[in-house]
Amino acid sequence: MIPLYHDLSDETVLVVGGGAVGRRKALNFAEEARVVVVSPAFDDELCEAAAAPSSIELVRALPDTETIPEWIDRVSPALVVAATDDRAVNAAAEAAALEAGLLVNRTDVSGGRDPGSVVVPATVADGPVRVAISTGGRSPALSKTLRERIGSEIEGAGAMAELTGTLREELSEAGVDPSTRREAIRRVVRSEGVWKGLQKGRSKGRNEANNVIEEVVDR
Ligand SMILES: C[C@@]1(CC(=O)O)C2=NC(=C\c3[nH]c(c(CCC(=O)O)c3CC(=O)O)Cc3[nH]c(c(CC(=O)O)c3CCC(=O)O)/C=C3\N/C(=C\2)[C@@H](CCC(=O)O)[C@]3(C)CC(=O)O)/[C@H]1CCC(=O)O
Ligand SMILES: NC(=O)c1ccc[n+]([C@@H]2O[C@H](COP(=O)([O-])OP(=O)(O)OC[C@H]3O[C@@H](n4cnc5c(N)ncnc54)[C@H](O)[C@@H]3O)[C@@H](O)[C@H]2O)c1
Repeated sequence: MIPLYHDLSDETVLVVGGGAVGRRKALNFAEEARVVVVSPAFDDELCEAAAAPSSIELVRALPDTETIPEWIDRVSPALVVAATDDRAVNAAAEAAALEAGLLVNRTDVSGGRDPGSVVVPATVADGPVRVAISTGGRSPALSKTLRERIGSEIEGAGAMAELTGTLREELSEAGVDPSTRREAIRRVVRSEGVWKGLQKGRSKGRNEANNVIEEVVDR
């Protein structure tokens, strides 16, 4: 499996099954996409999330292996999440999604996936920096623990990404040649002084970065 970051804004995700796992997936995808959850019963926390202004819509129904394709037709999702506790229904949702050429996430299997199926990784973000972890389906609990550890590791990386994004544009506009620019940016992201400066605020980080850049770029 190759990790990719997928833009789901303006797309719909259909979650079949509204238990604890369906809720976790719905909340995750609702950060970006419209989410429709179809289930005969819903987790309380999911009901609360859908009652507040959100992009989650709950539909109380009991699709079976025969009617799953109709739900896919009606909702027109980009991704189908099979999250019921009924293996046959999950398998039917997977088959119907693949038949329709859509992405599918089976939550009740870890290996032996069909082409087109996707795994949802554990993710942790700091601003625009986002780390995704998968164990290839072998140990979701390990993914979760690693995510918690990596969270403290990437603290401040969002501010560093914003700063170096700006510096890259400025150096480019100033006509600094690409190899010098690359060297300058590499030194900034490796500089302890810049990381420490950013902890105190953007302008402190910026000042430290300017010192590092002066060593490389003649401005
Ligand atoms: C990362 C995370 C993302 C998310 O779901 O949001 C995620 N599972 C999380 C937690 C978690 N899941 C499970 C436990 C209990 C402990 C354990 O069994 O390990 C815990 C831990 C907990 O709850 O504390 C049980 C479990 N999970 C799957 C099965 C089926 C099977 O293995 O056959 C079973 C057994 C069910 C049973 O026995 O009945 C399957 C999948 N779960 C995946 C993702 C995909 C593989 C990711 C990878 O490659 O590592 C995959 C393959 C499919 C998918 O769902 O995409 C999320 C952490 C979110 C966070 O960061 O907090
Ligand atoms: N991927 C993961 O991280 C993970 C973690 C734990 C469990 N699981 C797997 O995911 C499945 C769901 O776990 P859970 O804890 O959410 O279970 P759960 O029992 O809390 O929820 C299952 C939900 O599916 C609904 N449902 C049942 N039949 C349905 C149908 N025909 N159509 C639509 N909805 C239907 C139920 O009403 C319920 O809301 C489990 O069977 C397990 O294999 C996956």
